[in-house]
Amino acid sequence: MIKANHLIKDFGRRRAVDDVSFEVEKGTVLGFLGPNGAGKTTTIRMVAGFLPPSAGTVHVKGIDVAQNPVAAQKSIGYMPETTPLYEDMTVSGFLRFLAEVRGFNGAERNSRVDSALDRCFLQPVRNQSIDTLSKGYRQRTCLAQTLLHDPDILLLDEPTEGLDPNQKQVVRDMIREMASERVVMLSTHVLEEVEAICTRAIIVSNGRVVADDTPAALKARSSQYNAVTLSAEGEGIADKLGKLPSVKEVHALEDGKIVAFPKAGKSIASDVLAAAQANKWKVADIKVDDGRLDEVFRQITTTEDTKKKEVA
Ligand SMILES: Nc1ncnc2c1ncn2[C@@H]1O[C@H](COP(=O)(O)OP(=O)(O)OP(=O)(O)O)[C@@H](O)[C@H]1O
Repeated sequence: MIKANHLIKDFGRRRAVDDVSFEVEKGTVLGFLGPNGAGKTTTIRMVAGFLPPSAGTVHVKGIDVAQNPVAAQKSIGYMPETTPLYEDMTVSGFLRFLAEVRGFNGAERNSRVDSALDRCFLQPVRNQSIDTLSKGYRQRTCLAQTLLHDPDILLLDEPTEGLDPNQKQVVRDMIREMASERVVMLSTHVLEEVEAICTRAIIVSNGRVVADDTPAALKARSSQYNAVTLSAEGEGIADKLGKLPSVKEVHALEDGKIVAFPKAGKSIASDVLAAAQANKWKVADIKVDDGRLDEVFRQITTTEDTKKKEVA
């Protein structure tokens, strides 16, 4: 549905997006993540047809977005980082207005507005003036306007930015629900969001793609991946675990727990359990770590080859 091919965007001498390529298919929730200034918004704006690339192309459902933005935008719902809202309009009045701008009138317009209000749980505030809405409802109004033409592709720039944890959850549930029949591409630097809703994550740093994988596979790159934390009573637990062939090192924590880290590519849970049984340790708790995205993110985005770059 989306095919970005060697996208480049220069602002003067600053290369904001540097040879970015990716393809996304239906049913994907793609998290586009990276540190501040990495090029997320710039890339999303190029995909949305609101910013022409300096080089490279984006095709949406086979349509070249830069060549034919109006046709491409029929399939795109775009929620920018800050959506301009008409403060003195009511929520439903605002959505009716935008539906008309998109060419829907009469009963068709009303049913599209109603459906967007339903899907974004906005019915309770439909007659409320936008300037009196809480941040969460404002955000949902922004999301609702992307749905009016029932697009196959949703491009959401930091959709949960500034929301409280409950509102974040509501918006994430909505995104998950909308994703099944669409492509959702969302930019974020909230890693828990990626874990919560994304089926795929592209990490960008200084305009370049530095990782493209599922969140689980990215987490598996963490040094914590498959580490085993053990609460147990027994003699010389740390020493004995340290001697297991699959174990790289063992750390004793202040609270008495012991963490065993695997050698690269090893899974050590069964070895640790076997050692516990053989040595008759009394195990109160055992936990296998599935890795930490924040560690992987830091590792990937702070390597030498992602340092700032100027256009030659
Ligand atoms: N219109 C512009 N003119 C000049 N430079 C720009 C413009 N828009 C973006 N940039 C620069 O391009 C780079 C990428 O910006 P972009 O907003 O795409 O990053 P981002 O990953 O979305 O960052 P953030 O997480 O802070 O929103 C930054 O260095 C930014 O200053």
